[in-house]
Amino acid sequence: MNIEALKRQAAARALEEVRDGMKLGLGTGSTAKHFVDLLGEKVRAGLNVVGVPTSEATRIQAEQCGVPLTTLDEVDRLDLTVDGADEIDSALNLIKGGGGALLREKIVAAASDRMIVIADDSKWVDVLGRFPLPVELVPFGLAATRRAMAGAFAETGNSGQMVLRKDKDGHAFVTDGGHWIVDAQLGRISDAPRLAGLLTSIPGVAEHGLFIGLASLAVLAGSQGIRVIERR
Ligand SMILES: O=C[C@H](O)[C@H](O)[C@H](O)COP(=O)(O)O
Repeated sequence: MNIEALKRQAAARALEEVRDGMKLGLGTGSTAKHFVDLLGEKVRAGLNVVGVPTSEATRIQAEQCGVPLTTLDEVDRLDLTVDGADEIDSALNLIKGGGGALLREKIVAAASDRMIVIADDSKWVDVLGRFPLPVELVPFGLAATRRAMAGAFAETGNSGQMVLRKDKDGHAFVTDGGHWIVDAQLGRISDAPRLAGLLTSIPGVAEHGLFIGLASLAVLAGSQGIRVIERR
């Protein structure tokens, strides 16, 4: 089975958790796109939900699919967020932000009672870090922020190159929030929860792609079928 079919299977399984009347966080990326697409089919068939998109790309897709949208200024809490990930470990800690949407994704996930992460099973890892860790930065003071990040890496026993993400024209990639992204090639991240805390405390870091303790359920689709894993 091809990888898009696996992503769609994971999205379809997550859709089974959606109930009428729910307020939903809508993730970003190629896997979340399947979820929004399938959700749109249900909405057109009469399901009553409202969504908060985690990126401009998802907002546009959801509007095209007919999913009613709201904002975190208009609703208090969300019932459920469904989103993809770049890596998932056995504690359901995640690396996210490969598509650059990590800041809004984390705000939305943190405002949700539950987060379900959906993926093909190639995203499942023993240790986070083979996928470069995206860190979203305020452009002002970039070099100082990078030095502080290097300090946080050293303090947690991590090291690796930091690469400013570029767009297809070779300019700095700009997020929906107007920030830049540095991808840290750490290989194997030691003590991800502590590193997450240290990165959060650096002035100039708008957000980082370590999602610690946010996902409550993972739905992984592979050639052997679907695995549903609950956070211990
Ligand atoms: O910024 C992007 C998001 O964190 C995505 O959820 C993540 O990159 C996974 O995307 P995909 O489902 O396309 O692999």
